[in-house]
Amino acid sequence: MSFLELRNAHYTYENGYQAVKDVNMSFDLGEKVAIIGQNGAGKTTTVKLMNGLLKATKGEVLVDGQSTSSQTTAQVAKKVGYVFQNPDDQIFQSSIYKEISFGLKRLGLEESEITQRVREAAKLCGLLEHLEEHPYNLPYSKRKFVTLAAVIAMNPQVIVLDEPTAGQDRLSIERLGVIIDELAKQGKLVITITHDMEFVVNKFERVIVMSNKQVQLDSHAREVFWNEEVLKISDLKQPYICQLANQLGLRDVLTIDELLEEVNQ
Ligand SMILES: Nc1ncnc2c1ncn2[C@@H]1O[C@H](COP(=O)(O)OP(=O)(O)OP(=O)(O)O)[C@@H](O)[C@H]1O
Repeated sequence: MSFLELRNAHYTYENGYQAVKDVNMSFDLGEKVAIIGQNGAGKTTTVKLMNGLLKATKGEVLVDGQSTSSQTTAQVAKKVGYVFQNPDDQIFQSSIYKEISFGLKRLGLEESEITQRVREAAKLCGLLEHLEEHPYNLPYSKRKFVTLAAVIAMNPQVIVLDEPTAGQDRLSIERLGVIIDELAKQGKLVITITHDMEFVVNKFERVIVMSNKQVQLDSHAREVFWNEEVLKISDLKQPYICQLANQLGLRDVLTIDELLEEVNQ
């Protein structure tokens, strides 16, 4: 059985707007998965169903075999950590140490364990030398790493990232890639919503395309980025390398190495 499953999940907001319709997805621990799609496709609503912030209005969401509907948001969030798109929706403490340690203190952990977990998460996220600073002394891009570190320190089995590359420079995006790889290596399931097709093609093999409240395709990045029909329906563009290959009359290319190999043949 998969660790995380959405079974015919629907979600209708209180104002009557249906944002997610009959979504089926299943994920195993250790996977890295990207969810892509235009604004309003239902991506954020879907991941909020995963971590119990929202409960399916029809269908079922199962985490570790248990339906989220029979659990509190706090219980689900222990297993599925969610890093908000905007760090300022999450940050509320006066130092980075306090921000990362907040959830750990609420778990009632020993001070030594809290310090160790904070330092490990801060190290992975490049924040070790900033622990005593006020989060708002750091630029937006670094504040995004503060919220990521706070979730990592809680050690959930699943980490969901909502638009992690938005507002990040190239080096930060590289760091993000390293962090995602490390988390997956540790056996965590990492699910990322993103509009950044270059990031997807560089970092994720499994890609889920959502449009119009539903899943259009759940497949390997190669199948997704060379499926003209799905890209058209979902109003998505190919990554640059695929666009270049297309212009050269080539197909199914996903990396620069593959492109060079094709060109040199
Ligand atoms: N609290 C809410 N009440 C009513 N409608 C909402 C609410 N939150 C989101 N929606 C609507 O649900 C639809 C899907 O939103 P959602 O945020 O899930 O899409 P998304 O694919 O994540 O888009 P984006 O990339 O813009 O975040 C949108 O049309 C949005 O306006």
